Amino acid sequence: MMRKPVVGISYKTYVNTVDKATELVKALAEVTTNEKDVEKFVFPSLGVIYPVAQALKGSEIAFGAQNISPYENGAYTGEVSIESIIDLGGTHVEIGHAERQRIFHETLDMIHLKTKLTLEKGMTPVLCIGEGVRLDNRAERKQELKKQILASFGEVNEALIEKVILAYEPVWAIGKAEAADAAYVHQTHELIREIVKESYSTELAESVRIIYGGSVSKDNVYEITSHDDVDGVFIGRFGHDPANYKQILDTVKQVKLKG
Ligand SMILES: O=C[C@H](O)COP(=O)(O)O
Repeated sequence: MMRKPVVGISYKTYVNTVDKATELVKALAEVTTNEKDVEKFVFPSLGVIYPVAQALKGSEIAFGAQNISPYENGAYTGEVSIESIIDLGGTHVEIGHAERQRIFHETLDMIHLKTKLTLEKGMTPVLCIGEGVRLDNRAERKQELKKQILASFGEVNEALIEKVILAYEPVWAIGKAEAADAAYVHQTHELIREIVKESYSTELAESVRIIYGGSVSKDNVYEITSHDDVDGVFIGRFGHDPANYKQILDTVKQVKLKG
């Protein structure tokens, strides 16, 4: 089955002013004019999501939130509601990033509620999964990822899950000079597809997009994406420069759409 390749980028909390954030996304929009073959999304720093939404209007780049409240609305001081993201025209929601789990103590229960809410609202969750330390033992790695996947979806209906993008981010490879080595990434993507097949269905396993994140750069993206089970990448720091972003995007197109 042909799965649409994906290139996402998160600005985490690196680019936080209106001028800088809009300048950056406009530059990304410029280098992706008329590019329709790859699904592209940006997660701006939450405080500048409104101007970024405005700046991306009419572009080929989707946007969304790096995090949302697990509850739609109500007495939840300090949270950002999915209602606002929808109202702004957002389509994607990042859920369960390693930094949210480690620094902000986000639990699998929270991740489940956010995933469920996002799917019920018809949006695309970019659900982050990944082991904390390198696990060379295949079975151990599979067990850990399976636990995270099953807990995140819980009782959510398989028909809804189809929309998800699974972002495999080995925690030990985030924010580093180098990504996880390609062989390890490829093997893990195979494992994740196996988990989806065994836990849900062959159909879902064949249609779900699984992307890799963790120190992706223009130099390692070719090798990382050179495997059928890798549907794209989730970029952090090395995509801040629009020229690098463009090179990463072009490489993904070259690798994934060559046929
Ligand atoms: O959200 C993106 C990932 O955490 C990767 O970030 P990084 O490329 O800066 O390691």
